[in-house]
Amino acid sequence: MDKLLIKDAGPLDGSVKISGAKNAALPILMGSLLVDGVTSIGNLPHLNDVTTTLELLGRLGAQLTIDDKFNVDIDASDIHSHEAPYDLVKTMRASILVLGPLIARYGQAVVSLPGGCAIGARPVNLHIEGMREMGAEIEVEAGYVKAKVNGRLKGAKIFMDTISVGATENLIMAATLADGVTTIENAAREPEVVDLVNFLNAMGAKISGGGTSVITIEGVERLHGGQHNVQPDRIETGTYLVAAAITRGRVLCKNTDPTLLDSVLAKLEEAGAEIKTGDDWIELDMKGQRPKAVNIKTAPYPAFPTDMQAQFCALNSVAEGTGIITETIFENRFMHVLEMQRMGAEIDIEGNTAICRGVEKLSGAQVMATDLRASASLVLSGLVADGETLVDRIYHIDRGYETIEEKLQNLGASIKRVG
Ligand SMILES: CC(=O)N[C@H]1[C@@H](OP(=O)(O)OP(=O)(O)OC[C@H]2O[C@@H](n3ccc(=O)[nH]c3=O)[C@H](O)[C@@H]2O)O[C@H](CO)[C@@H](O)[C@@H]1O
Ligand SMILES: C=C(OP(=O)(O)O)C(=O)O
Repeated sequence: MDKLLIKDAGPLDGSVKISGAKNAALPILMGSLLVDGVTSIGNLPHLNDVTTTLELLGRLGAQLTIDDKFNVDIDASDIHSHEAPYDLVKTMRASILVLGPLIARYGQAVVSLPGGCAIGARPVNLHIEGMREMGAEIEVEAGYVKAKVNGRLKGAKIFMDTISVGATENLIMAATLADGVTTIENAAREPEVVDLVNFLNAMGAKISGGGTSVITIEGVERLHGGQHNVQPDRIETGTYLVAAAITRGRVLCKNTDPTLLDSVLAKLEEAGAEIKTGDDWIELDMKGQRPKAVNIKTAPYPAFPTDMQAQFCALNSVAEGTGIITETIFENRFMHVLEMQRMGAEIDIEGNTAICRGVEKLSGAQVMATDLRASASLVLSGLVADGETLVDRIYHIDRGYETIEEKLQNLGASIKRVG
């Protein structure tokens, strides 16, 4: 199994091209199932989750054409299966997002329950309840969600008692082809929801309110083909900015969108970074200074993203002072802390809070990645640890970071993939 071997090579310095967002690409690819025609998608990140999604679409019967720049054309007019099987779904929780498109367009869907994962339970009750309100008959049986509807789904007024990115996306997709108007209240406002809405509207959907907590979808009879480029990955961007900050270096992130990272940039400035932005770039310069510890509380967008929490744990672990990190989205998202403690980090966990007392230096160790962002935080820790850090189980990191070792090497890091 591949591992990443990392040594401290001093401050990072250089530029990095940010990839398309995994969390926008996945719902958009699933959304292509709604389209009556050819969907062309550009700026797709080359990631295991994207490959798994393409495999899922292929198994359902979609015709895929992929060019050498990883632009993908999808023709879902000849779907012959409506089942997302466990062997694919278990590797990628976003697979549940086929439910909305399949039931809306084909009136039936059988989707394996995604199950929990290292970060928490990850239930899908909001997805199921919302679709039931739109008239779907849904049973959960033997680990599968089995859904059907006679004719079209019906527009409904849906209130979500918890803000969920995935449920908002699934229900938007289901409502796109429904008969009548659907409103989703307490909807997620994440930029990835907005990218999905922009994609669907470009294909003829009638959706308003994307990026606000009330989304209105006027159902249409069909979507037509078209082209869409996936938005830049704000979490990948944030991770490279933390890599610059933790190594006291300077990094220019290109092909990104600073407007998606307000909460993260504010915290990096509080940590002492100088930040400059342009339309599609962000430059962070620490000017050789040690970062200052920051307090963080994760919450739905526009607040601080849970997907950046582990990286800021790494930053706080070598910062000046004490930073308190509160995780409010997932109940078990501190697995990286246990591994960082093995590298000499002084972090105590109390319930959903991690109290990080910055140390001067971490020490390299063999550590185990438990989930995607935990892996990223261990790589960041390795960049500032004495000796060698060997991060095991990096298949997690390959779910979300395109060629991470090449990108970091280009910034001057000492990192290589070993068998
Ligand atoms: C592929 C993708 O986009 N993944 C992101 C998405 O995951 P995902 O869409 O799975 O996360 P949700 O926004 O749904 O989860 C938020 C909270 O809602 C709860 N919940 C969710 C659904 C449900 O039916 N019932 C329920 O109680 C979850 O347990 C969690 O506590 O948003 C998360 C929160 O920003 C991010 O960390 C993930 O990177
Ligand atoms: C938790 C994440 O992804 P997923 O929802 O795909 O597990 C993530 O991107 O950090």
